[in-house]
Amino acid sequence: FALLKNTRMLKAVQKNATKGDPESVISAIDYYCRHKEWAMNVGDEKGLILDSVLTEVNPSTALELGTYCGYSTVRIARLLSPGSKLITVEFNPAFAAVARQIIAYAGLQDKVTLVEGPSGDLIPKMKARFGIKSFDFVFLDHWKDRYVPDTKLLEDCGLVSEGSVLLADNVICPGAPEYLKYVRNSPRYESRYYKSNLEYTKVEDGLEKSVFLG
Ligand SMILES: O=C(NC/C=C/[C@H]1O[C@@H](n2cnc3c(NCCO)ncnc32)[C@H](O)[C@@H]1O)c1cc(-c2ccc(F)cc2)cc(O)c1O
Ligand SMILES: [Mg+2]
Repeated sequence: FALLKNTRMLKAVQKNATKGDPESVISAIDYYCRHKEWAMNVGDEKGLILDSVLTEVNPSTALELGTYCGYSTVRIARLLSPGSKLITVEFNPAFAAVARQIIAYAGLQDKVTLVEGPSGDLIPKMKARFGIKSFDFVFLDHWKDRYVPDTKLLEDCGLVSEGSVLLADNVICPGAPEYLKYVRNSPRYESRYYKSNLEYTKVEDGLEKSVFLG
């Protein structure tokens, strides 16, 4: 059952990583998931693409949809400039509890706000609750059939503005075909596919980077 796996993953982090060292937390999770139990983290290979897009965007406000165990949360938060913030959304309280501990073990809790609940309910509350004007960067990694509705919701709530970057995981495997159609056919996005592999495997997967044109 996924929760027990996440708990074992947390134990592997506490055993093998150095407290306050995000790189060691990332390596410990990648090692565990590659050699012990596969888990749906963005992983080390697609993680390098995530790192490079993040470094290019250098967001002051970032959003992640689908925290899971916090692996990509740590990858994103470790690269944020001082004073920048990441809000990550997770609706499974048990997964959220494990993620909080992994984020704290990496020493990144001051840069991350983990909000528990469904993205569809929380996105409309972002401005009021967190004083967000708009997100410079959004990482989509939750249920794949929610990528399009949540992107439309972000647009309708004015949470993306000219230059905002959306980066979507798994556009090939498990796949997000409707999302690819949406961002690639819309005149409001400039989209690009980064070919890679499904985490810890040789199966093709990739990330789609879409810049909102306003
Ligand atoms: O399914 C995948 N990811 C889903 C993530 C779900 C996490 O996000 C949380 N979540 C979901 N929807 C929402 C939501 N809003 C929407 C609902 O209201 N609001 C808040 N939180 C949400 C869940 O609680 C989980 O923590 C995946 C699969 C493979 C895969 C590939 C190949 C295989 F063979 C098997 C699996 C590889 C990957 O990289 C993958 O990301
Ligand atoms: Mg994923």
